[in-house]
Amino acid sequence: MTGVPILTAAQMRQAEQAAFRAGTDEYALMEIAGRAAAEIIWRAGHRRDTLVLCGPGNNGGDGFVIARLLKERGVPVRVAALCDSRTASAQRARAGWDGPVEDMMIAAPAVQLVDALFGTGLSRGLEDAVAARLCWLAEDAALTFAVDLPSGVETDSGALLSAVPHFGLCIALGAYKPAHLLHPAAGLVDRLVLADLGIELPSHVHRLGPAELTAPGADSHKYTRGLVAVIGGAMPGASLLASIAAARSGAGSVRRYAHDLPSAGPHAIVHRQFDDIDEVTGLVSDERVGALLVGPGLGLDAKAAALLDVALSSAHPLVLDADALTLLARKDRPLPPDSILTPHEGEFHRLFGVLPGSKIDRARSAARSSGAVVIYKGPDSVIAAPDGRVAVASGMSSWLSTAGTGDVLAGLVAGRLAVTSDPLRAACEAVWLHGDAARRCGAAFVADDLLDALPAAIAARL
Ligand SMILES: NC(=O)C1=CN([C@@H]2O[C@H](COP(=O)(O)OP(=O)(O)OC[C@H]3O[C@@H](n4cnc5c(N)ncnc54)[C@H](OP(=O)(O)O)[C@@H]3O)[C@@H](O)[C@H]2O)[C@H](O)CC1
Ligand SMILES: [K+]
Repeated sequence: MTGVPILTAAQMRQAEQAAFRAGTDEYALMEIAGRAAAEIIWRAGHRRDTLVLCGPGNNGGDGFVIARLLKERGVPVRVAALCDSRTASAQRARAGWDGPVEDMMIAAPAVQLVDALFGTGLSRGLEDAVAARLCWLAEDAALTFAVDLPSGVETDSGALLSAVPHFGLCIALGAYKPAHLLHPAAGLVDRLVLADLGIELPSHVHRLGPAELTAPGADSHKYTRGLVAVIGGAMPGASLLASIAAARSGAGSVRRYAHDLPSAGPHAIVHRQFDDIDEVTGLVSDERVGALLVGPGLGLDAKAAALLDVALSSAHPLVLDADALTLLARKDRPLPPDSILTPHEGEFHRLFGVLPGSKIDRARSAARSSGAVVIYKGPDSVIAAPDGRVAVASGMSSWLSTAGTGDVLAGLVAGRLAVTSDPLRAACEAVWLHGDAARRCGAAFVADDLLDALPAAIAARL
């Protein structure tokens, strides 16, 4: 899986400890982190009055290094601390700062604010007065920088443990942490930059990277490129959107089975009308089907439940979306191998109940228990495989929150599944292409517009 690793606070500490055991000096790592952050602030910021807030731990230590280096470059810097520095490295960094250290609770605001109060060591919310002071100083600043994490966010979940201001830029040190990508924390940062510290970071969790696609081979034909079957239901528009997305995903052939026939194209999609359930069983029995999509516009009545049963009885890899997920929650049936579930928050709860942990933890548990790849959708979409691998997509267009975009995603997922026969890869590629198509559409688009943007999104990744 491609993409930058995402580490929890404990994993980050383990990686740090491994680097120390391998001979890296603890303070040297803080210098590397502080230097990398100072460079980013120097490039992104103004050479104007800057206030660096330093906390008691190593995040505060980074702050003292940043203050020293910015001052060396001629930036007018003031430092304000919350309290004494508690770690040996932070004390050494503080000793390297040759200016005064003000009391954070009475320090005057500045044009630029650097928050180095707390990072991965935050264990509880900030005291109310401290959080209020941080918010007040941030509101008064033109530019705001968070060192490693905005102070007050829980590293592993992205929850806000106290009031947290909005930051223009957050500098992730060494690796992304879940809070950099998961909401609500991720929504408080305009821009996220990763500072490489040169330490090894093993992880099964990555930020979703760009899809890596290949064009069809010279000898390919419509069946070798993947056959997608879509079962339609009560609301025909949804399965039509999904079918067109599947057809534009790079798959070779798309068949849609429904009670209705559409009045318009694209004519490349083969539509088969059915009247009773037995007919559908015959239609989907074609063993060349590489992915069978059920759910968009399916409905929740007895007919819909029977259609889902047809899909579950087939041996095809399934993509279950929307109403199929709600119906699945009422059943206790295993899924065919290589299947993919695409729940949003409500569907996820109906299917898997209230699970503990972060959205990453919950998606991973759901994938393990269902045996399917789970795309847990939202402003932060988490893609989890039953073997524990996870990709997190963040920063997608908020204009995607409109009717029909989920149907387009489901069709794309089915298309890429038919092309690749690899559910995790297919899910990652589909989420990437969906997000890129949205970016290309700009503002106030409708789901149909995404369909038109798909060929360009695919062409960009060949
Ligand atoms: N990962 C790396 O490779 C590097 C990371 N660096 C930086 O180090 C921090 C993590 O440093 P750490 O010292 O572990 O943690 P913090 O600086 O975030 O803060 C821990 C101290 O803060 C106290 N604490 C925790 N929560 C609160 C609170 N709400 N109010 C007051 N005090 C709090 C905590 O004490 P406890 O009371 O919890 O015992 C600690 O004293 C990482 O984020 C990076 O910025 C290195 O610079 C190098 C490379
Ligand atoms: K911070």
